[in-house]
Amino acid sequence: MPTALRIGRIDYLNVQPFFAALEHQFSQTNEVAYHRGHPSELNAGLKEGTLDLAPSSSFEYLRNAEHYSLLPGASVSARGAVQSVLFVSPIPLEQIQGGQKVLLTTASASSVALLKILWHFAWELEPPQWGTVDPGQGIASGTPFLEIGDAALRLFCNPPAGWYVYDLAEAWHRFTGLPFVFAVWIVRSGLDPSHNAMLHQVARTIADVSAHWPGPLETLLEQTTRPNWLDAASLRAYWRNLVPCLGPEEQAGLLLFAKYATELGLLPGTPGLNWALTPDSPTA
Ligand SMILES: C=C(O[C@@H]1C=C(C(=O)O)C=C[C@H]1O)C(=O)O
Repeated sequence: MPTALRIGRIDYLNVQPFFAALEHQFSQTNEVAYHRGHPSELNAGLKEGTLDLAPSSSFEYLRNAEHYSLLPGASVSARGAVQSVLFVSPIPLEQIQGGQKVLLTTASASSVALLKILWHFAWELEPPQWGTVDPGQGIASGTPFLEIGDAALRLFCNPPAGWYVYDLAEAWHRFTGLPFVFAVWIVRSGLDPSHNAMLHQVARTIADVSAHWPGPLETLLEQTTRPNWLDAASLRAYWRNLVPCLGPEEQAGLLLFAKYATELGLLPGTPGLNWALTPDSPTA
């Protein structure tokens, strides 16, 4: 009996337009199964082989590219401010001293590397002392921290009094002139060929959402359960602002990210972009 194609779902509003379409077309059956998690949990699932496909950290692709291929045409990116990847600090950036404790969310891989890159190359600050914090716990720590996803969007919508909020995609865009790719659609290598037909169909839906982003927005807004801190206008603006594609500019942004990460010793080198569903890929 064939097993289901196991699709990871980032537990954030940024991928809701993709998953509204996927779940509409392919409901949870014995052909498709959805698994929710933070990006770091999906990264682990892809690496360990408990997930077959997921939008997950671009950095996970870069550090383990030999185990993966990429769905063409789709990503979670931003050209300028993203609103949901923030460095939040009780001290303004220019007053931060070397050795300052800075907490990195355990949910992320890409944004952790991005903050380290901006810290060194764009902001030219002295090395801090990096620590970790669980999502949503940063303010209580009283320490500068990195937040991503809905918890960050909440801080963007309701900025905490007395804290400075820096949007990392905006900082990256100012520094490089390129978009930043936070998530790519990663396919695990070695997928059983029995999944190929379903993978093709799922990939078509994902490419379609990307091409018509964010799709029938007003219907989507009506159908999505919003947290009580987020009004419809803010969610509309957030989705409109995200870049869901993986075109030449996004690819250039991704490769530049890999180059800086390599220079900083976060990656051994820049891998190639292996595409899924092409004639020479294992998932063709
Ligand atoms: C834009 C975002 O990007 C997310 C950030 C990720 C990371 O830092 O590894 C991974 C997936 C993205 O969904 C967000 O958190 O809202």
